[in-house]
Amino acid sequence: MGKDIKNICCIGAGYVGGPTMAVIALKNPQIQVNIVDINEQRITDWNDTDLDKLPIYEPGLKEVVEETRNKNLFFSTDVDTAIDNADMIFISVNTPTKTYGKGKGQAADLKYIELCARQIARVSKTDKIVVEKSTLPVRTAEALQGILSSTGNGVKFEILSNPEFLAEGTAIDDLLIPDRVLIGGNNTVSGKEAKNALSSIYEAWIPKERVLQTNVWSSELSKLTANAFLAQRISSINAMSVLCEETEADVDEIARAIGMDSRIGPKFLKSSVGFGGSCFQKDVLNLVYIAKSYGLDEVAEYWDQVIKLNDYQKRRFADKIIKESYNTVSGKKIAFFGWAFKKDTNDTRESAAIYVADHLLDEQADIIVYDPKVSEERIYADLEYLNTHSSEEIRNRVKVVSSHSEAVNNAHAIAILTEWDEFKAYNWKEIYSKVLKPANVFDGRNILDKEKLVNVGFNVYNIGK
Ligand SMILES: NC(=O)C1=CN([C@@H]2O[C@H](COP(=O)(O)OP(=O)(O)OC[C@H]3O[C@@H](n4cnc5c(N)ncnc54)[C@H](O)[C@@H]3O)[C@@H](O)[C@H]2O)C=CC1
Ligand SMILES: O=C(O)[C@H]1O[C@H](OP(=O)(O)OP(=O)(O)OC[C@H]2O[C@@H](n3ccc(=O)[nH]c3=O)[C@H](O)[C@@H]2O)[C@H](O)[C@@H](O)[C@@H]1O
Repeated sequence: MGKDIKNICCIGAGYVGGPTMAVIALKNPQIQVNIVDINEQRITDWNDTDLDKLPIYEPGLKEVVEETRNKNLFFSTDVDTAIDNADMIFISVNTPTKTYGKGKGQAADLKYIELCARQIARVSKTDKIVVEKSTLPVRTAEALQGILSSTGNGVKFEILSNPEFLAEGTAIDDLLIPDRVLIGGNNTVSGKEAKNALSSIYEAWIPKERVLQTNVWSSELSKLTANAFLAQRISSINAMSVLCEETEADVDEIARAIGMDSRIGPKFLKSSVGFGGSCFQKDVLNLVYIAKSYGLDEVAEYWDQVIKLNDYQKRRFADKIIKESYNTVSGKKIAFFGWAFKKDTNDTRESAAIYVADHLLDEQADIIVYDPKVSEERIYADLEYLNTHSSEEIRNRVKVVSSHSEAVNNAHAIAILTEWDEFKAYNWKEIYSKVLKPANVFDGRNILDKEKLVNVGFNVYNIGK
């Protein structure tokens, strides 16, 4: 298997495949990078000459795409040709929680991964390095090897695990200056050669000492471990937020105090309405499932608590809105500032806003949503996907508007669901003049200047204060 990689194929043009490959192409102009996907619309959008129409919003992404697209970065639906031409194939397809059968609601659904493996096995005529970029259960490489090595056509595949640690909203910066890159593979001669080949692609812009090589199982399990630890930190600080609300302690002050302990560190201690995003819940649930499948019930229960606490935090926020609205929100207008699961992304997967809205809909609230980057249809689709309220009811009760000032007209309450910077800069005096009184703001992200808002006349409810 040659060290010199000239042609890369990435299967899956999503939040990971798109930005990751764009940066690899940018830093390795000698390599042709083909990103392929079965979703035709997505590929059309990636190829749109209007760079504001790219399917993913990430600060800095369009500049990288502009510099590389149609030079050494190509987007296409022709999966077979891209596989055939590639020396190295990244699999970056989705691995959602299973919604059916064994492991439903917990295990990762690996059907898309398996389809990719079968397609690679069927199409390949030359030896290839196959890279797991998707987040996968530990020992998936074994299954891939099983599929790829049973073609009988003499083609050799070396499987690597190279999990991605980027966070949405900062994907380009995370890719340009990663804390580390992790490459797992076999410790055979060809395995080491493959790891070095992948390492050299990253070494085009990342210091060699930050590219870590491990065995394939450690690499697969490190990714689940990293997400579980990160999610656990949020659930830990959110657990303290509940206690703060009972005791007049302030969760932000606690975060600062403990974060200065260098053993704990200051990051990922922001208490919130609950974590969202496509991965934390999915990956922790997957870890719970894996632990259970090895009969490790105590381990499974330990990690399951991270999810339970997060569900509790979302529910608690909705309950607080109801309680402070004289115990009923029926027919009342609740203005939502933000729908995305965090700022600087248009991604709404598992966003806390969806669950808070759903709970308020149970209580017949009217919800007016403003988010700077999320479309009306996305918001309806998120609520419809839950299958708890009819499409008709959702469209009657939930309105999506294109400015914050439209959202607040005659609102009974304002709820901050996403920490978009622009919310802090609004003219809160003007907002006060438009809402019904008493004027209640529920700051689910602790981003607003409480003193200023109280001086304007608002009642401000925080998390953990
Ligand atoms: N979203 C994120 O920030 C991160 C995600 N990950 C992991 O990366 C993986 C991908 O995640 P996303 O990019 O967010 O998913 P995504 O859903 O945005 O993209 C996956 C793409 O794969 C395509 N696809 C599925 N099966 C295919 C097939 N057989 N052939 C061609 N294309 C196919 C889908 O059409 C879709 O466009 C997941 O395992 C996720 O856990 C890891 C780190 C960060
Ligand atoms: O595997 C993945 O998909 C990725 O998951 C997360 O990235 P992401 O979900 O994009 O964004 P985060 O910044 O981690 O935020 C996740 C959620 O936690 C919330 N959060 C984050 C930090 C914090 O202190 N408090 C808090 O409530 C955010 O608002 C958001 O809803 C990890 O940070 C990435 O390293 C990982 O690659």
